[in-house]
Amino acid sequence: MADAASRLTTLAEELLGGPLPVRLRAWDGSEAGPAGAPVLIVRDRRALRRMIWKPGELGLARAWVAGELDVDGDLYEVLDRISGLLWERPEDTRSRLTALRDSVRDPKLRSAARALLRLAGPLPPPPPPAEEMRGRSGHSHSRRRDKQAISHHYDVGNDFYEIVLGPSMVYSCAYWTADGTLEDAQRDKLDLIARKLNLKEGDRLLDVGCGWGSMAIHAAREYGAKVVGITLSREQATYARKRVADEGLTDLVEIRVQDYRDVTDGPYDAISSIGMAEHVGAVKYREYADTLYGLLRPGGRLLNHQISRRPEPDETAYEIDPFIDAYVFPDGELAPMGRTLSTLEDAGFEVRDVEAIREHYALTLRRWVANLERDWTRAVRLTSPGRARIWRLYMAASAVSFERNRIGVNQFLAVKTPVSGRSGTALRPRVWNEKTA
Ligand SMILES: C[S@@+](CC[C@H](N)C(=O)[O-])C[C@H]1O[C@@H](n2cnc3c(N)ncnc32)[C@H](O)[C@@H]1O
Repeated sequence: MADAASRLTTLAEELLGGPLPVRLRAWDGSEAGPAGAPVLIVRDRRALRRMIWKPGELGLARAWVAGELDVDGDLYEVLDRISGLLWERPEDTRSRLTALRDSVRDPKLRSAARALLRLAGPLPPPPPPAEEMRGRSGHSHSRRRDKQAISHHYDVGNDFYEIVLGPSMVYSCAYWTADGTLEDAQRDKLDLIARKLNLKEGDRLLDVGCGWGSMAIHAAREYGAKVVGITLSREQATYARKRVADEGLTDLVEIRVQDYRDVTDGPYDAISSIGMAEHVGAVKYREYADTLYGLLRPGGRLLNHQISRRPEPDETAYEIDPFIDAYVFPDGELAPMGRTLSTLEDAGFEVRDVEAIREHYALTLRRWVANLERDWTRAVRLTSPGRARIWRLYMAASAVSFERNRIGVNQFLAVKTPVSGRSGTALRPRVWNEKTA
């Protein structure tokens, strides 16, 4: 009988209706598939059971988290090739994989599915790894549910985030103006936002979703702004407060554990929201935009820095990525950039500028992955092997998605322009990019 890798490759090609884009190494050590291609390792037959049970990304992800799947070679390339199957022929690949579970009508596929079940062994699918967040709420985005979801992602420990993000502790796309370090690029991003917001000494800035306090500290230290930073994560707030104290900025910066819907001490001169709107959810976009509008003084500015996705040909068919939803950002949701823009307009804002910086996020993610890989043993000790694997996969896969223009990231500058029409915006705002004295 043929070895496991050859049988698996033949079956996979039959099921997918085309050649496998990677080489396979099976649990018995056998290999098959295109010579020289990066290798996907199936360490354990249980991986097949998971994929039969949950075809597509979630099955693959569960097997990856459990350590049943691995990669030998360039992780980015494997992800690029595998995700190409799901993205470039989504209808075809997804329906074929779903047919696998639903006891296929096509007799040719049915025999392949049966053969795959035989190869997968007699055991039932193992339970999902413990790192998966269950108990779905249908994305209600109630305050309570949002807090749980944020805690799932952010309270894995500040030590772990220090490994991934490095000393800047900024968890959003950096701005690469030169061949500098991640820290330089993060500082440049924070400064770009401060300049877009036209921050001046004494201005009141609200930093919505302040993370570990980096923007709040930058705005206070470099511009003399009086900042309120809010986050839903207690661990972040504790860390941010300590940093603020260490910098001697307690007079200027207040960090709160607070939902953006509960801020009542407006008006503010400016609001920054950096990598936070992704958590808000489509059902709440309008409430989010209205709330921030209400918190600004007339003439006040909002800088909304947000990941976007490509619009779907049929928007009602849009589905949240099941791996990201179950393991990474429960209840997070991406919108096409046009929707963000029109929601800001609907809330009353004048949108003055949109800067698309997609490639910058790929560069940033590649640095985070390298940081994690460099300190892998400690990262595993601080969390769990499963969680460290989730992070490596999610960041590398996201880098590929930014590179391939499946997702993007944009900075929207929106002004609460008063009836006089004076927006306070320079005639040539792009001079932001030429840092002046
Ligand atoms: C990806 S992090 C970005 C942190 C920071 N802005 C940065 O760039 O490093 C998202 C932040 O949004 C916060 N957040 C999410 N939902 C929130 C809500 N409803 N109210 C307040 N903060 C929220 C999280 O607690 C977290 O601090």
